[in-house]
Order: sequence, then structure tokens, then C-alpha cells
Amino acid sequence: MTSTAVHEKPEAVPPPPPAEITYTGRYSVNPLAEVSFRRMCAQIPAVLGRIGRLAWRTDRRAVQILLGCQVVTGVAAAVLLTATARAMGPLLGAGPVAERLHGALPALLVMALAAALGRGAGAVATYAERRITPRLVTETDSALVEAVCRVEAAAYAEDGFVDRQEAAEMGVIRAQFMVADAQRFSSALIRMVTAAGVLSVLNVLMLPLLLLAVLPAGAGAVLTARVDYEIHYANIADRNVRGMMRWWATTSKYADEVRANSMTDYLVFWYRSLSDRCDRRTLAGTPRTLRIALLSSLAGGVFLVAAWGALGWLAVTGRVDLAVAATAVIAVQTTLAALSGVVVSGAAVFHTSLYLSDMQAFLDDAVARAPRRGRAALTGPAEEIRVEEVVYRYPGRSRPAVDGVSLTLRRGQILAIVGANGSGKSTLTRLLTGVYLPDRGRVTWNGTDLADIDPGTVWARTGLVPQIFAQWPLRVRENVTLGQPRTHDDGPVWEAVDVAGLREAVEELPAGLDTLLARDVFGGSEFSGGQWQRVACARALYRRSELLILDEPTSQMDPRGEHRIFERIKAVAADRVTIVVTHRLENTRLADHVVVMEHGRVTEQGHYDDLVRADGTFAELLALSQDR
Ligand SMILES: Nc1ncnc2c1ncn2[C@@H]1O[C@H](COP(=O)(O)OP(=O)(O)OP(=O)(O)O)[C@@H](O)[C@H]1O
Repeated sequence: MTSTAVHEKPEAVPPPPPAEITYTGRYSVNPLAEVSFRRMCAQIPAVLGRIGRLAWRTDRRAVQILLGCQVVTGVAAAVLLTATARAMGPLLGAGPVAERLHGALPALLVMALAAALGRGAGAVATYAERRITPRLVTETDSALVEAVCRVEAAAYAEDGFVDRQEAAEMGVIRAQFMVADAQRFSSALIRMVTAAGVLSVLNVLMLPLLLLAVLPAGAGAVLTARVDYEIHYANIADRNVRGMMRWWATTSKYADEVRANSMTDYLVFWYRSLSDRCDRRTLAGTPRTLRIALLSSLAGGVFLVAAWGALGWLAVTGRVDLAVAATAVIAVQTTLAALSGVVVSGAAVFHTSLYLSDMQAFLDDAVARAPRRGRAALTGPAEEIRVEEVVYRYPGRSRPAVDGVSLTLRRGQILAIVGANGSGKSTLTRLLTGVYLPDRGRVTWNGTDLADIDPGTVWARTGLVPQIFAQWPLRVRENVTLGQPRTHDDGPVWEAVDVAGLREAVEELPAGLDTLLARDVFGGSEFSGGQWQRVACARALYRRSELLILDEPTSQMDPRGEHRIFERIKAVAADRVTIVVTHRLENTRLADHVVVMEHGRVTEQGHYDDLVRADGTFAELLALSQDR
């Protein structure tokens, strides 16, 4: 290749659009697709019940206030209408205005009082709803976060799990409106029943006509909600990926990579393409929603004209007198407003119910996926960890990541695991800690199968520096102590910081151990890659665990830092089982035993010197690492 060829820019090729995500299997079917309109409406009482129970658990007092207000609203509405009917007689009668007004005064006063009571009850109901909603949202949101944190780690690899989580998030968002919707629905229902009661006393014919006038709007709202949900369902996977991509593209953590590799244009194109795809699905639904709106308005309008026509006919033909007809006008207006409230809020409750169902289904699913293991507890320190013919295959992968591995680890031993990328080293560490359970074979701690042990008791004895570790946006202190109760003084924290060679860096921070490690936050600070890795090592060493696993713990560290960490590993090795996964084969000198993995199997094992002499894969990899 000539030097000019190296600098030649490749011909501009339009970038490929984001991959289309299509599902098969149980998550590919919209759960509403087969549900009839009647069944959808029949769900509403159950949804109201569920919202009620959630609210009751959150704030009983507020629910009681809310219910009290609903009753007052209903009574006030009935009194208002009855008093209106009473006032109409004198007002529309004969005589001077002052006399007519005087005659109607008691009824007018009652009307004013009832109206004030209704308004007051509405205000207090809003107050109660505002007391319930924030805590209800927090409750549902926290329940979701906890449920995800507690599932078997293997669930993440299963098809659709993360998308179901995205769908459940919508439930949390809708939780903000559900109490208000439910409250509006029930108060409209109460107002409607009372107004309709008064109206049917005036004339029985009016009620069915009014109902027919409003029902099409209700049907339209429910059908529109169904279309919205269908679109939402079709967009879940794309929205999920888009959400992830949004974070990756905009977080300051990857700002350098995005800019210096000129990724911005493609990322923006990609984000837009995905958004356009979601919009296309949404827009494809609009003709349907327009049809629904037009047809329901038409049907409703016809019945409304019939209702007003009927009232006019009753009045003109003298079947009802003028005072009653005037009250009927008000009752019709009230009933109509209340009926519209019922259908609109009912549809909103139904709409919410769809997302709540997704949330509930996900929470149930998460509970089903919580680790189901025995209740056995470990006694005494972990003396021996055995891996017996263990096989593990990730969902959707054709070959096992770990394929028939057997090992025995004893307290005081250091084991090094080496091997090519993808040979199963990290997966083996997940099996050793019980984060994953094997498909075949078993892992035992002191002779007890990890499948029979409460995982919490195992993880309380484990310290892990994973290959890709979290850089928690917490203070330095919490970054070290996270997952472990902290002593009252900072002594042990500084000890761990010292061991990781971080003291100088921490002391330079504006608030020392109290500095927030999040550069995006006001007052926050940031560490370098190697310093972050030292934090991860400090965290694991602070735990003083019985099993210490370090997966490429020093890949970003300078030689001084690396030396320090390995010195410390040796110094504390006597009290624990230590496992080091590394590509720097020189580092395996400190190990008592080295295993070499290839395609999920252990192909070589022994002491460093034996493996160097054996002239196998280890010796070959070592020679390559030294061939510079
Ligand atoms: N969450 C996952 N879902 C599906 N497949 C996975 C997952 N994690 C790992 N794999 C696959 O399992 C195999 C073993 O991966 P593993 O991470 O254990 O390898 P490794 O030896 O630690 O590799 P490396 O040296 O690159 O860290 C690989 O083929 C990888 O693609």
C-alpha cells in the first residue's frame, strides 16, 4: 500500500439505517389484538379496584378524604338540581320580579350553598389526589427498579426482557395520572347518576336519549386508546434501543470517543432514523383515529339533536310545563357534562390500565425470575470451591460459553484464568459466584451446591472486580463502601484507598472522600480510567471477602499501580480464595495454579513454570506477548 493510499478518504457511502428489530415468540403478539370492545370496557372496574388498592396502601387517610369528597360531590349535585327545579316555579311564575325573586330566594340560597359545597369538595378531592399521586408514582417506580435489580442476572440475556422493562416504564409514567383519572371518572359518574336521577323524574324518555348522545364519544375514546396502545406496542423495541443510544451518544463519558472519531453525524442520523420509524408507525394510525373520531361525533351528534328535539317537543306540546322544561335544560346540560366526563375519564382509565397491565405483567415476571434457590446457609469460611463438569450456554447462542469445566479451589490459593477473547473466562467467574447457575454440572462451596444456597449469603462473601465495572455517580467514600456496611470512621476506607494507590488522587479532590465522582453534576469531579480501576479494586479489597475475583483488574493501570495491586493480592491471599483473570500472562507467576481456556473448555493447567515448559497454548501466547 502506498502512503497516498493510506490517506485517501473512502468514497462517501450513505450509512445503513438502524437494524429493524422484529420479534417472534410470546412477546411478538400485542395482548390487546384479540380482546373485544366489551371485554375492554369490562376491565374498567377491575382497573379502578387496582388503582384503589394501590392508593389505599399508599395513603389511607387521603383515600378516605377522596371518597368523602365524592359523596359530597354527588349529594351537592342532587341538591343543586332539585333546588334549581324548586326555584324555577316562582321565577317563571306571574307577578313582579321582586316578588318572584323573593319566592325563589330559599331555593336560590340552597343552590348557592350546594354549588359552594360541590366546588369545595372538588378542591379537597384534588388536594387528596395530590397527596396520593407522588407517593404512588415513587412506590411503583421503586418497585420496578427493585424488581429489575433482584432478577436472576441471566434474565437480561433473554429475548424481550429489557423491552418488557421499557413497556413497564410506561406504567410508571401513567401512574402519575391514574388517581386523577380515577377520581375524575368516579366524580363524573356520581354527578351523572344524580343528574340523570333528577332528569328521569322529569321525563323518563330523556335519559336513554342522552346516553345515546354520549356513548359514541366513549366508544370512540376507548377505540382510540386501543390504537394508541397498538402503536406504543409496535414501537417498544425501537424506543428502547433509541433510549439506550440517546444515553450513550450524549453522556459526557463517551464525549471524546464520539467527537474524535467523527461519530456525531452517524449517531444523529441513526437517532433521527429510529425516531422517524417510530413516527411513521404513529402517523399510520392517524387515519384510523380520524375515522373513529368522525364516526363517533356523527353518531353522538344525531342522538344529541334527537334529545334536544324531544325536550322541545315536550315543552311545545305542553307535556311538561315551562318551569320543568327549564330545569330539564339545566339537567340535560349537567348530565351531558357528567356523561362526557364519565366516558372521557373512563377511556383514560382504560388507557392507563393497558400500561398498568404491562407493568404488572413485568413485575410478576420479575418475581418469577427472582433467584429460586435453596435456603441453605453457608457455615464457616469458604474453605473449598468446586466446579464439577459445568456447562453454561447463553440464551440464543448455539455453543456453550463454558463447556464441561471442572476445578477445585482451596482457601489460600490463587488461581489465574487465561485464554483467548470469548473463551469463557468471565462466564466461569459468574458461575463461581452463583450469579449464573450452570445448565449442567454444579458449583459447590464447602460441599453445598450453589443452587441450594440463598445467593445473598454467597454474595456477602464475594468481592468482584468485573472487566466492565460501574463508575458510580456517588461520592468517593460510597464508591469504596458500596455494597458493604461502613464503619463509623473512615480508617478502613483510607486503608483500601491506600492499597489501591489512590490516596494522592483523593486528597487532591476538592472535598476528598466526600467528592462526588460525576463530572456532569455541579461540584462533581472525575477520575481517569486507571484511577477508576483503582477505585474498583479498592471496593473489592475493602470487602475482605472470602472469594476475591479480579477480572482484568489492572488493564488500565500504570506499572506502579499494577505492582501494588498484585502485591496486595499476594499479601491477603492466605485468608481467601483468589481468582485473577488476565491477558498479561506475566502476572500469572503469582498464581498457585493457572488454567488456560479455549472455546469454553480448560485445555491446559498447571503452575506457570510447568505451562511455559509444556510448549502448548500458554507458551505460545506468552511468546507472542513478548515478541515486540
Ligand atoms: N450476556 C451474554 N449474552 C450472550 N452471550 C454472551 C454474553 N456474555 C458473553 N457471551 C458469549 O459467551 C462467550 C464467552 O464470553 P466471556 O465473556 O465469558 O469470554 P471471556 O473469555 O471472558 O472473553 P474476554 O477475554 O474477551 O473477556 C462469548 O462467545 C460471548 O460472546
